[in-house]
Amino acid sequence: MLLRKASLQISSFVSKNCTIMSVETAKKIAAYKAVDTYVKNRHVIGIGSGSTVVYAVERLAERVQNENLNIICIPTSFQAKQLIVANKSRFQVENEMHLSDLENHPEIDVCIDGADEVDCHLNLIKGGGGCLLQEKIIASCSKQFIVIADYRKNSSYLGEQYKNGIPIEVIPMAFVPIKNRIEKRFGGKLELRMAIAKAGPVVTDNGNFILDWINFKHNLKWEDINREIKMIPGVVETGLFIKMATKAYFGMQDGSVKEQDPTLNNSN
Ligand SMILES: O=C(CO)[C@H](O)[C@H](O)COP(=O)(O)O
Repeated sequence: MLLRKASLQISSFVSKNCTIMSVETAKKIAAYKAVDTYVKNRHVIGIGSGSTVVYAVERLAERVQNENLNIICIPTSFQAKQLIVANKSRFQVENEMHLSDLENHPEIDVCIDGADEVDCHLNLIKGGGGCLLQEKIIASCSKQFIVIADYRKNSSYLGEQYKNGIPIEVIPMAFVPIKNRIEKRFGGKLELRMAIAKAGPVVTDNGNFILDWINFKHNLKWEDINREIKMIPGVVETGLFIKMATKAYFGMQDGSVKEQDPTLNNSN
């Protein structure tokens, strides 16, 4: 389905004085900018998950084909693995675009991934697609972690625009005590993420459940909170990516790509 999305006709429309890009076009221009800027021949590349990454893998395969690059791709999910396999075949780069893993390539040059929300310090909420654990592992093994997103993800603080909550991956047997502890300690509400085309909860690529923490307070000390939540037995990982990103590219409605750097501390 995500692949089909990538091949959708990219649309834009012209209002009185300016061109308004569609969300899909915004994702695409951010993804292309990141791949064109950061990917070099012989790089080991972490491939994130989600609908924006679809465009990044497409561009990656296109560059491998056009520029005779030789690269190694490390997926962050089942979806990412499928994307790599599909684009190797689509661009006929079977021998130049290699699928690998952390056992063979524990050091990654650059990881390119989407985000659900990015704050002005480049802290992220990730895991809207349920792939946060492998995404965080791969990002942590990468020299550079580049975020690609459309303009809707560009916020001043976490929770400003993204209302689906902070995902927390948990061991299934512990979801009730973890939910109760976090609600009591920090407030807000944790909801067990339910599947859509299956009865019962979402089960991650790692066989775990996801609790989505909604209605949390704003401007919390995310580094401390992340550390404290991770200490709760049964918590596998959180969707809080704090001080991890090197750079974010946002595709904007006017067709430009906005760059955000952690050192700039830009706010909107
Ligand atoms: O963290 C993720 C998946 O676990 C994705 O990167 C995040 O949900 C953004 O996805 P999209 O590019 O579809 O907006």
